[in-house]
Amino acid sequence: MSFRPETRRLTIRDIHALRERGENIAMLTAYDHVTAGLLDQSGIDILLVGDSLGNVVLGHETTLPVTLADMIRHAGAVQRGSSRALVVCDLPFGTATDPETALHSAIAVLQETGCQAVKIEGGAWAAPITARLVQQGIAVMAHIGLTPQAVHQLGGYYRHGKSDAEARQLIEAAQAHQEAGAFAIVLEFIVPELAAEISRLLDIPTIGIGSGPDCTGQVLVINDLIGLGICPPPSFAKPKADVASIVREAVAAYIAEVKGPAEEPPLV
Ligand SMILES: Nc1nc(=O)c2c([nH]1)NC[C@@H]1CN(c3ccc(C(=O)N[C@@H](CCC(=O)O)C(=O)O)cc3)CN21
Ligand SMILES: CC(C)C(=O)C(=O)O
Ligand SMILES: [Mg+2]
Repeated sequence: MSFRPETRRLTIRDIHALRERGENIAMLTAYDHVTAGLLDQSGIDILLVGDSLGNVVLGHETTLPVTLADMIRHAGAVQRGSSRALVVCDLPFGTATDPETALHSAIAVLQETGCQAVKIEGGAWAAPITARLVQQGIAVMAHIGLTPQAVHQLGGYYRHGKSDAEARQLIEAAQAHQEAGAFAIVLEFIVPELAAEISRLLDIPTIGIGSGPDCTGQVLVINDLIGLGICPPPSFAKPKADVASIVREAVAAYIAEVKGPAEEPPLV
C-alpha cells in the first residue's frame, strides 16, 4: 500500500491515458468518508458512489428506494474523503428517465457534491440521455448488461448477452453510448467473451463486473471485496479479506471485557 500525500485528482483524461498505455483501471464503490479515504490512499483510480448503497448501507432488497438526496449526501462524503481518485456518482432509479430530468439530476449531483462524473444505467435507448449531459459538459459513465434498477422487469440478477440477439443489442448499446460521448462504460454480469469483444470494439474504457478479465478495468462493491457483509456476495465477487469476522471477534472481546468474568454460581 502506498500513501500519496500530495497528488492531484485524476481526470477522465488520465483514465483514458491509462487505457492508452495498457494499464487496467481499478474502480471500487465507496459510500462514506473513511472508506473513501482508505481506498484513495491505496491508489484506487475511480471511486464509485454506487446506488448499491441501497442494499449495502440502507438494507433495502433492491436499489430502487435510493433517492437523489441519498446519493448526494454519500457522494459528498466520498468526495471529501478522497483526494486522488476520480469520483463517479450513480444517478438512482427515476432520476434519469429522460434527457432533461437526467440533466437536472446530474447538475444537482455535481453542484452539491463536487464529484467529477455521473453514471447512468440503460441500453441504446439511454444514449440520448448520455448525449444531452455530455452536451452540457458533464462527464458520463454508461452502464449496460445487468442494470439493477430494472430488476423487476428483468426478473432477477442473472448473466446477460447469452443469445445472439441479446449480444447484438449490447454491442449496439455500447457503441451508442460511446457515440453519445460517454467517457467509459460499465459492463455488468455480461458473458465474458462478449465483454471482451465489446472492449475490443470500443475506443473508450470498459469497466467490468462479473464480465471476465478482458475488460479495460474492473469494479466491485467494496463490501464484497473485503468480506464486510451479513449475507453472501454475488458469485462473481472473490473476497480478499474477511472483515466481518474481524469485527465479530473484536466485538466479542469488547463484550467479554465489559461484562468481566462470569459471576460464580451461588454457593449452596
Ligand atoms: N453487495 C452488492 N454487490 C453487488 O455487486 C451488487 C449489489 N450489492 N447491489 C446492486 C447490484 C445487484 N447485483 C447482483 C445481485 C445479485 C447477484 C446474484 O445473486 N447473482 C447470482 C446468479 C443469479 C441468477 O443467475 O439468477 C450469482 O450466483 O451470482 C448478482 C448481482 C450487483 N450489485
Ligand atoms: C456495481 C456497480 C457497477 C454499481 O452500479 C453500484 O455499485 O451501484
Ligand atoms: Mg449502481
